[in-house]
Amino acid sequence: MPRKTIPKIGVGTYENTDPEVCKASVETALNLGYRHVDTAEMYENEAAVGEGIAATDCDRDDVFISTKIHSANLGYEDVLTHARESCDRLGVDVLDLLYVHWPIRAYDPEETLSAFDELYDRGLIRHVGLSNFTPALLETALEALDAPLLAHQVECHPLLQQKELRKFAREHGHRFVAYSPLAKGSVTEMPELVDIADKHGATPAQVSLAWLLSKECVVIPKSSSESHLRENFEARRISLDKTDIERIDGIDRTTRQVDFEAAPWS
Ligand SMILES: NC(=O)C1=CN([C@@H]2O[C@H](COP(=O)(O)OP(=O)(O)OC[C@H]3O[C@@H](n4cnc5c(N)ncnc54)[C@H](OP(=O)(O)O)[C@@H]3O)[C@@H](O)[C@H]2O)C=CC1
Repeated sequence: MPRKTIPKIGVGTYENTDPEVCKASVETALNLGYRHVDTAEMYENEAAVGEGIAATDCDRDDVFISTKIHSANLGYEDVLTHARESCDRLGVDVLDLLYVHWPIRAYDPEETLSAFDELYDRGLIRHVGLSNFTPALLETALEALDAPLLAHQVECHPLLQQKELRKFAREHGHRFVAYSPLAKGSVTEMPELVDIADKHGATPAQVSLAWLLSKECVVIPKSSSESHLRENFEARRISLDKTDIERIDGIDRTTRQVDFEAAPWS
């Protein structure tokens, strides 16, 4: 099974529940040049994502499709069944990247990850991903998993910098995928980012993405607006200087968009 490189900018689709809006956003993103789409069983939009991809002229092999198994469906047989169902909804034979969405509820490292290994060995998934893991849970998962880990996806932006998990990814050789990379839009109001954006003739959203890209993160901003999709994709052209990066590194306020405190293992 040929492996693929994960494109460094993808389009997120969380809360894109209106099928027409979701389909249009994926189609627009691909027409703008994005080649990575992030969805999940839980978002209930995999069919619309598949339709958005099918509406373009893109070759299936050129699009990197990531989805996630819901935490309620992480028993061995459930993983196999739900991965197949995701393929069917997306209209594809193979998933490029399948994540464990969250290591709670039915998650059991041996059972869940042996099912991921089975999918990998059978060629139903090209790559394995984990999402919302702590360093301790990552350690256990890496012991249980035979397939290589491609990526860990977790919330990350200038207000939640995730230094420990980024270092862990570097040291273990997997990609770090930053979700909510715009802190759900709130980075647009951060004075430091507004200032740096003015200096570069850019927008604060672009500065947030450029800062994450400078840290070797993959970013998956969500947007349903063509102008935001274009703006976010253009962030790859912005080169922040050392002073800008150090200024953002030094931001010591912390705001989480996703409440980890609610998770039983935190
Ligand atoms: N693994 C996990 O547990 C999770 C994964 N994710 C993934 O990460 C993706 C991104 O995270 P998400 O939580 O959606 O949040 P983001 O940080 O991507 O922010 C999305 C919000 O920002 C707005 N926005 C987008 N671009 C701009 C811009 N250039 N300027 C101003 N506002 C903008 C969007 O509005 P508009 O549409 O109007 O542009 C939307 O309201 C998700 O869609 C999902 O795929 C997210 C959460 C959890």
